[in-house]
Amino acid sequence: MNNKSLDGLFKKLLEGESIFKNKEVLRPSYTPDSLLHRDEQINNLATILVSALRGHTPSNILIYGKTGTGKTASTRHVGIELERMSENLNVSCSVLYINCEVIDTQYRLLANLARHFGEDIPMTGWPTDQVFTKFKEAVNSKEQVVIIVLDEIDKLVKKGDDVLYNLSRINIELTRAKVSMIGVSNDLKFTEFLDPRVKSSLGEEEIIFPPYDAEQISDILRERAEIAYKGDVLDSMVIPLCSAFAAQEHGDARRALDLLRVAGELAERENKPKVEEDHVRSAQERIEIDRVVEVVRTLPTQSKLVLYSIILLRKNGYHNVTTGEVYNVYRQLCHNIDMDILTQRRVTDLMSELDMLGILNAVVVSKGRYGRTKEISLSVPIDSTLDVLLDDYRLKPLSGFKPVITSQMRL
Ligand SMILES: Nc1ncnc2c1ncn2[C@@H]1O[C@H](COP(=O)(O)OP(=O)(O)OP(=O)(O)O)[C@@H](O)[C@H]1O
Repeated sequence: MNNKSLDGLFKKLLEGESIFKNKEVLRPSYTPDSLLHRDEQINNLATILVSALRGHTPSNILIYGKTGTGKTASTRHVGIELERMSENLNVSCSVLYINCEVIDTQYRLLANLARHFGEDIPMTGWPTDQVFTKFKEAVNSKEQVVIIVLDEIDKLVKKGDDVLYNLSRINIELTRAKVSMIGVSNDLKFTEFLDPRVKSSLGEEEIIFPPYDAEQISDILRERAEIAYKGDVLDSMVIPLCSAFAAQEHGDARRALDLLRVAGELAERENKPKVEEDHVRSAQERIEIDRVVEVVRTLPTQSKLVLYSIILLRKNGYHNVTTGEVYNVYRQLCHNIDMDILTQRRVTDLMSELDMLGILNAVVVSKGRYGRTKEISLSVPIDSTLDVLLDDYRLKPLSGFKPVITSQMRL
């Protein structure tokens, strides 16, 4: 392309008027000013944390709820208000927010906390105890209340709970400062892996964030659409449909906001002046494909082989397949690329995991006197899943593989 033809490139794209007023407010990074339908949870949090403003140690709190139920947004909101109020009252109180998915080791967590109080800690190399001591000294250098929010705390616990044990006992050794913790998680069962002492200390108070229903999601979307879109560009069915889809998906506000944004982007790409119902349906499909692609890409190779076996069966006309049929094809695949062949039992476990991830659907069916078996069907779009699987260099040689399918007894 020469310069001349490039001249008009952006001009043409800019000519179409945007239907968005401010698209950024639909992104997950945006923190809304008000949080609808979360008064009870926000009040509970505030009631516990108010002790900090009196110079006392607030109880530790565990916050549970499925993804997209406003846990992070509400906790941040209360944290900001608490800090603002403490400034007004001249009380030293700070809320430190840590995302344990990013900061996922004990060392990095402690180093991060210590650095917040001005300590110079190297990225690696010190014994963890030494970093903890530095943090303790730094916090205790003045009278203050420090609240540590550990978002996605389950990710940290997977690597051991020593740090939580130490933090939960830290107040015994502090003379001037007071520390409390808020753990946030969407995994309701993660405390099962905790040392009982940590479990009871961390869970002094528990706050549950229930899923939103379709009505509540509609309210959230309407408020956000007001600032995100220009007036009158949303067809009347757009918000109800986004809410219905998101409510099916366990009441996830993040998914609803994504749908509302992607639907608008699709309308804009088609140069349409309005977002229609169809754009929401296409957005739903696209988001689902993106999710699947992400999940499939990160599967272990053996699971990918199991999934590829099911897809090959499907391509050969088998829609509901049995574990035995899958195992048969799986063995041929492993043999072909020289991979270890797992036992049928193990392969069945891998299929249960794929079921939990929403990639396939397994139902137990009775085969009369032949006992029971699982019937497996795919819950994901075949072509995009296949592309991701064959993107893996270990599976690439299996592209176009023709399995020998032995017809088993089918009722
Ligand atoms: N009550 C609400 N009012 C307005 N926006 C909300 C509300 N609840 C959630 N949101 C929005 O939905 C998105 C997801 O919320 P948030 O990150 O707080 O969920 P979460 O429960 O922490 O999810 P996860 O467990 O996946 O981290 C954010 O963009 C947030 O702004």
